Amino acid sequence: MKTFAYLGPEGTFTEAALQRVPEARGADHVPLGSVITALNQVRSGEVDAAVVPIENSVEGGVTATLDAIASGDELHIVREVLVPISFVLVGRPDGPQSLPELHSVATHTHAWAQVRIWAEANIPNAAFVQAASTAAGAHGLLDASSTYDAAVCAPHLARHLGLPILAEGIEDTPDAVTRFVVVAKAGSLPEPTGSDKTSVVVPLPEDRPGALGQIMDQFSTRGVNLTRIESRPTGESLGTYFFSIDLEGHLVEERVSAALAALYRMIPGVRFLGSYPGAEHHDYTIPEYTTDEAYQRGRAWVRSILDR
Ligand SMILES: O=C(O)C(=O)Cc1ccccc1
Repeated sequence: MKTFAYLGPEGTFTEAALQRVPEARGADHVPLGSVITALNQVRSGEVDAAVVPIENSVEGGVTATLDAIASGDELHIVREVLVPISFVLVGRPDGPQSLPELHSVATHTHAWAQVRIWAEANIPNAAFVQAASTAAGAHGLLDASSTYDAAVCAPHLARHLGLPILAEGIEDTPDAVTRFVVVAKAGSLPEPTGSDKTSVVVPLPEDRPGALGQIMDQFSTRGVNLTRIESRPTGESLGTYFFSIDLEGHLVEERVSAALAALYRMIPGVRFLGSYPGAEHHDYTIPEYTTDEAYQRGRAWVRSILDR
């Protein structure tokens, strides 16, 4: 039986993402305490795959995930999953129940970032207590050893744990969506579906004027559309960065493989993070001169000259 790890405990948004993964039906689901532990268990072979959050439509990239897959033994993203996010505020069964009485609220940093405006207006006396996940914060309310007054978590978990709901729909942005990815050991790629994404990590060469422009040119001249680009510090020294990039297309497509091969010639440290089906089926249009047939036509023409 396959084993899928996820950022736990039970009741996280990551677990909700895992429940939407078709390959994980009937598999063993293993809740773990952090994204890094989940990814390392994939690397060591303790689990077959891990589901981790990677990007939020409001807050942007989940840096712990972006950084953990950018280095260390190579991992591949094999699927992405979108989950709509809504939050409730829950209290201790035996604790303060009115908003002005709350002095501390535990949750995941990404959840707090998405309710910040609501919290400022409605619970200005409450300090943020960082929890490893929204569910870890909520479970803690049932534990006598924790001291905070409330937690921000998913509505279904609040109901499941029977915690008093002090406020509902507290997200600052309705319709927020988080993108999760299923990560496995680097291996054979999922088949192309015609609506795929490819992720790469590109270290930015230092002291090379125009380096970012040159990287972008490799994509634009081949009609490759980017869906996300983020810079992250490498952690080595101030001013050294890598770019985390998602693009439309699969490595089996000529324009994608040509762009990545050109990038590799420029920057051998480039890291391939997978080609996988996009969560939203989206028939992207590409310039006619970048189709596989166009590449083959170009090569056949050159060959006809060389073969004369
Ligand atoms: O803490 C959770 O429940 C998670 O799965 C991480 C997270 C937190 C906030 C929004 C989306 C995902």
